[in-house]
Amino acid sequence: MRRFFNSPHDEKNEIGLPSLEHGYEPVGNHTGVLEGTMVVYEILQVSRDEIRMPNPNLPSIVHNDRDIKTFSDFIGGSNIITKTILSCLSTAFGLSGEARFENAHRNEHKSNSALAMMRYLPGDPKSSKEIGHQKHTDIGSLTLLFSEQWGLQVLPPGSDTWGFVEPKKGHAVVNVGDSLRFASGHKLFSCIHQVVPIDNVADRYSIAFFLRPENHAKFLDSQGRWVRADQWHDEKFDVFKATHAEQKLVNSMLVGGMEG
Ligand SMILES: O=C(O)CCC(=O)C(=O)O
Ligand SMILES: [Fe+2]
Repeated sequence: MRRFFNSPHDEKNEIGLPSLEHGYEPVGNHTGVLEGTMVVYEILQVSRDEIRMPNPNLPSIVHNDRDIKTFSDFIGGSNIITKTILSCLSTAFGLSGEARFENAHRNEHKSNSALAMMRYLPGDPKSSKEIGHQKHTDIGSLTLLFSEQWGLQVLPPGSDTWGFVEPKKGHAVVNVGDSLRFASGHKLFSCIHQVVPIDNVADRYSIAFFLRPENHAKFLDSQGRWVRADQWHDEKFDVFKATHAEQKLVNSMLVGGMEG
């Protein structure tokens, strides 16, 4: 990751962002935590569908057998872990057959599932206008999140106080996202979270695997509409990119209909 992010901009940006869940995005593409700010993270995403291609479209700096195997193994392993969790949840919900959550996440069906590698630039929350990762819920079903550094905060349901999530070696954070909330008939809660700068010296690195449903899966969203999984994904990405003023109008979408 360090090797990639420390490379020159043009090399990182060689393929740009061919789709919302695959490619490179430089700092400043999304709205930040404070009013009028933009986030200061850059992100390399590798889509689960793309990495299965014989010659995946990747920037040359990571287009080699070793890096492709690392991405592929990580995505494959994370896919198994998140689908195993889904299967346990289906059993806990007493679901059977097609209604089981994992059955809307079949491997051979196209989805927006992706690996995301993020680097946050350091920033002082008191003086910097460009900090963190705005409050949101994740789009997909489950997120497997790894970071060895502080910065992630969650807003527990019904609470107005943010709490830090302690980074623990050998542990991952698992977030429920909007798609699983909707698929569970809104019984599971999407986790409202954000990232704030902790110190103004070190870069912060995090890695996420976003398990998202098959593109054709349908569910009742927070506004009572029947939406396809890929439609919810694309619409919510537009919200991530909106300005704070615009976001107020669509705030409920940003947090998947959860209050906060
Ligand atoms: O960097 C993190 O710890 C969280 C990132 C995140 O919430 C996201 O990419 O959806
Ligand atoms: Fe997130």
